[in-house]
Amino acid sequence: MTDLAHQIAELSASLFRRRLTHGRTGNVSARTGDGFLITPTGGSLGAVGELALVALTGEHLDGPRPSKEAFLHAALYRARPDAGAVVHLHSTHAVAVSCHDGLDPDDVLPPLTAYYVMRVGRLPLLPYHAPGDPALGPIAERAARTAHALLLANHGPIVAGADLAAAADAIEELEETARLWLLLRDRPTRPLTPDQVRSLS
Ligand SMILES: O=C(O)[C@@H](O)C(=O)COP(=O)(O)O
Ligand SMILES: [Zn+2]
Repeated sequence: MTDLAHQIAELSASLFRRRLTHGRTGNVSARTGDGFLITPTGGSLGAVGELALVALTGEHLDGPRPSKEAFLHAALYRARPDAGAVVHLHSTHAVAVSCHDGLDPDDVLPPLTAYYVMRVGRLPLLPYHAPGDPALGPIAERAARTAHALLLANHGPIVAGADLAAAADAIEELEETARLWLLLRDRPTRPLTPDQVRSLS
């Protein structure tokens, strides 16, 4: 196993152990010279073995059958040349938020904390598509040009980062902020002001 493949397996196992995704859900990838390495379809992130190599076009180049969301990972890499890794999870609180009615599709969660603003920022909601539906590719690619974290309606988050650690940091912060938002829903809350948000970027 290459060093990068080892890092993907380690991160996947850590996310699974901490119940940030469950069963056979979620997928993790990291950019290589000629595309990206991605977890195979139908496996548990708790036990990642061989990885698939996929081109930025979404074409399967080598290894086991890639995640059915490889086309989405490819869309994020194309939209964000600085992205070195992409993580998709079914983390409970973010999925719960993705099922809410009346969300702002341009930015789902308010800026509750500075850390959320620094790690996630804006969070667009993408319309529901069945898992693996390639019709979501162009929609995700457009949205990812201006946001590195996206929430798939009635599904879960997908986040790009400079590397695996940055993508993991961001998706974990998204999950914790979704949890806070759900905890605070029945109470008057005071998010950061636009000035406070601006001062962090
Ligand atoms: O929700 C789904 O089915 C996929 O988005 C998913 O999380 C796991 O699919 P694979 O990566 O193809 O196993
Ligand atoms: Zn999924």
